[in-house]
Amino acid sequence: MSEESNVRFTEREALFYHKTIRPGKIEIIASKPVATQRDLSLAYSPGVAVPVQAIADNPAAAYDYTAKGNLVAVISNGTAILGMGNLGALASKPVMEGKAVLFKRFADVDSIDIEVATEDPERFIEAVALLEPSFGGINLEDIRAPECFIIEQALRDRLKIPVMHDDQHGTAIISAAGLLNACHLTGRKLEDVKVVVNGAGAAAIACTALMKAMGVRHENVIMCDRSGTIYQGRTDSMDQWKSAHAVDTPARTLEEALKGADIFLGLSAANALKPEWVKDMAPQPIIFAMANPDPEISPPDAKAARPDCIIATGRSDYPNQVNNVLGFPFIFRGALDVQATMINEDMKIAAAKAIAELAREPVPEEVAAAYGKNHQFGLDYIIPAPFDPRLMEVVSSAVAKAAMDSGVAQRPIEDFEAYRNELKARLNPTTSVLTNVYAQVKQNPKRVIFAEAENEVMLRAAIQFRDFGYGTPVLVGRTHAVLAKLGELGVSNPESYEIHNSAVSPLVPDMINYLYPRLQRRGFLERDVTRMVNNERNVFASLLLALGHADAMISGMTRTFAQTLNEVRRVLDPKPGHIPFGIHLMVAKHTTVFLADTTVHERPSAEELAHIAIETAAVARRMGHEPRVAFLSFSTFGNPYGKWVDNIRDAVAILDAKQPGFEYEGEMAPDAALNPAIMANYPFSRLSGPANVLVMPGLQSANISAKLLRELGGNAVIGPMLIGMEKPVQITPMTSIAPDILTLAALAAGGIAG
Ligand SMILES: NC(=O)C1=CN([C@@H]2O[C@H](COP(=O)(O)OP(=O)(O)OC[C@H]3O[C@@H](n4cnc5c(N)ncnc54)[C@H](OP(=O)(O)O)[C@@H]3O)[C@@H](O)[C@H]2O)C=CC1
Ligand SMILES: CC(=O)C(=O)O
Ligand SMILES: [Mg+2]
Repeated sequence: MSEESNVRFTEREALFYHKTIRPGKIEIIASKPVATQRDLSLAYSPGVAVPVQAIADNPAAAYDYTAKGNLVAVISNGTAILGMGNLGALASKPVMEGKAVLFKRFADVDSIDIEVATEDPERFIEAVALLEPSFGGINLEDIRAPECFIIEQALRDRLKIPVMHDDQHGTAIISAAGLLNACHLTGRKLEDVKVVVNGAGAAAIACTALMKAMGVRHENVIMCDRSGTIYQGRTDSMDQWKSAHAVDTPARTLEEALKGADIFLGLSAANALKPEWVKDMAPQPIIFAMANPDPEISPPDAKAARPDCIIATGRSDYPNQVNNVLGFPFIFRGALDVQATMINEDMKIAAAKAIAELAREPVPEEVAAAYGKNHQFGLDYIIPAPFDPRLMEVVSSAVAKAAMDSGVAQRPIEDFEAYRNELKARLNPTTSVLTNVYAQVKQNPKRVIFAEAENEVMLRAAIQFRDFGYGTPVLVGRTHAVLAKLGELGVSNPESYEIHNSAVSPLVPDMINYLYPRLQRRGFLERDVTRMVNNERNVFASLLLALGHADAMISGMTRTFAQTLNEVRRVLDPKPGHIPFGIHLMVAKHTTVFLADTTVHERPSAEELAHIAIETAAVARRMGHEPRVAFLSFSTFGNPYGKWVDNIRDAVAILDAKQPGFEYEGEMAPDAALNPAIMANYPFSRLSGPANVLVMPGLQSANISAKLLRELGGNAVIGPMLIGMEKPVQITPMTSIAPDILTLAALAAGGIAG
């Protein structure tokens, strides 16, 4: 457990971050090419007149022909910037740019910040209302109470697009989700808890209202502001919103109110909660110190005072980040996708419940990778982390569904499964490429051997393989070790998994009978073979596959690629007439490219290059892509000429003779293969468009390219897939995480790779 802030930076670093590359955090990128005169005619005058007329004739067409439907404005006047107070519209710009970045990063919502320099609610309302045509939604931010209540209500009444004041409702949704889970963990019921809310502004009033709507009793909540508790009969510094939460209490100070309280909800200012006051709270107190950037109490101070507490803050650098970043991106995503006319109570409660439930699920490795540690539902993990890639799918679809059920969706979703896939694909383009593969595997589930089941990452993939309905994982490892790991990973019935342990397997005699004749003339005695079957799990796993106990196999986490392949090759041969080789799949935003051979042949011959081209084209076809093959080189059609080019020319000649039924061309440099403008210099080229199968001239360039793209392109790389073995075997890189292994297992099970 980390009690210390785990991210440290200096003020200089924070300024440098904002200044470097280009000042600020956002830029605008064109989504269509504007490269040629024709593009210009379409994008601008005269072509642009056509959608103008279409929208004039039918305003709803704006969602089809402009960015409106995916565009949210983050609007502030800077009167309550985080917990820093009224520092004005201009000073709020870094926060608003930040919110715009989070919209894009977490939910692929395009967003722009707008700072309006007025403290007059009427002028502010007017300014924002006039902007309605530009946007699909309005996210109000950091506007102080009580003006924020008036502003939000007026804009909700006036506009037909969703308007949400994030500090009110985004925060309320997240704090409600966190509270549900904190109460669950400490065995409390909402209707019994005694709550002290510190702060009586935008966030505090909305959080308290939602908490009460979900079951917390009015008389059990004491709200405090700078003047102390808000009690019945108080007259100074009051307004109608505070009065609604006044209670009959003798307590006049925060300290008095906290005696015996179960929950502290801080939406006020830094250091407003003294450690000695926390000591008087109930057992296992729940402390949400949500003021930003500095909480009401620091987690180390809270833990020192009350080691039994659950402590959450609004910051990214402590455990339990209760911050509206978990809400607003996904709430607007769902609302935009159904063209909701508003964000209503049903949508908010759906979001809160979806977030709370997600925290109780096992946490994916991408989250561990982003935070450098594993998370598991518990006192230090009551709420999902913002980098959890499932938030997009789970929360946005819950919000979209609630909008539809409550009658505010103008464009209802017809196929929710397709919508959820679309949501996943927005963040991870490989998802869309693989959607068909996964669907195919689900329809025809297979038995896949996970050869290193004692390895936690591989075991996670195996568990998901079964949970997602792709088939039966066949686990290889020592039974007690695999069972223990399954238990550690939260599997409730480890015995239901099929585990093969070579030390006790009744299949071993058959395996030896199979393997000894294969190896007896390759320098192995029977006792060597026996030892190999018993001790080398890749040999044992390959024998399971060879003898028909499964349909495919995956390994590679504990040995290098070459060593794993070597062990597999003791048992399995290439398909007759085939050579094993590797393919990496690169998935960019608008294109998918297959790269081969990235794993086996150091200097492929012309025949091998031709074979690799044919087989890779076949894989591309199986994944739904019409192949256009380029044989890559440093040279494009003889310029410059070098002796290594001959091999490639011979490979092209072999294909000429074979007429393989797909487009191919070479030799060519990558730009001539991929960039239409450069391709235009070679009108004789037989490629009708940019290549999508790149046959590399040798392992050096292939492997370097694949790894460069993986490093620079993040998770948009799949593979390497091993092609050409007599049975589908996949060897995953040792650095893989579970989703990589799962993908390869699905590709093998689906008969795509193999
Ligand atoms: N973690 C999260 O996701 C979020 C956190 N917040 C945090 O909540 C805080 C309030 O934001 P917001 O509601 O937008 O701002 P507002 O300006 O609308 O409200 C501020 C409230 O805090 C009260 N307050 C200020 N200082 C103290 C103090 N020392 N003791 C008691 N009450 C105090 C004010 O009291 P008075 O009425 O007497 O002036 C006022 O009621 C900020 O720190 C902000 O960062 C906000 C949104 C989201
Ligand atoms: C998180 C946020 O919106 C705030 O502190 O104001
Ligand atoms: Mg805010």
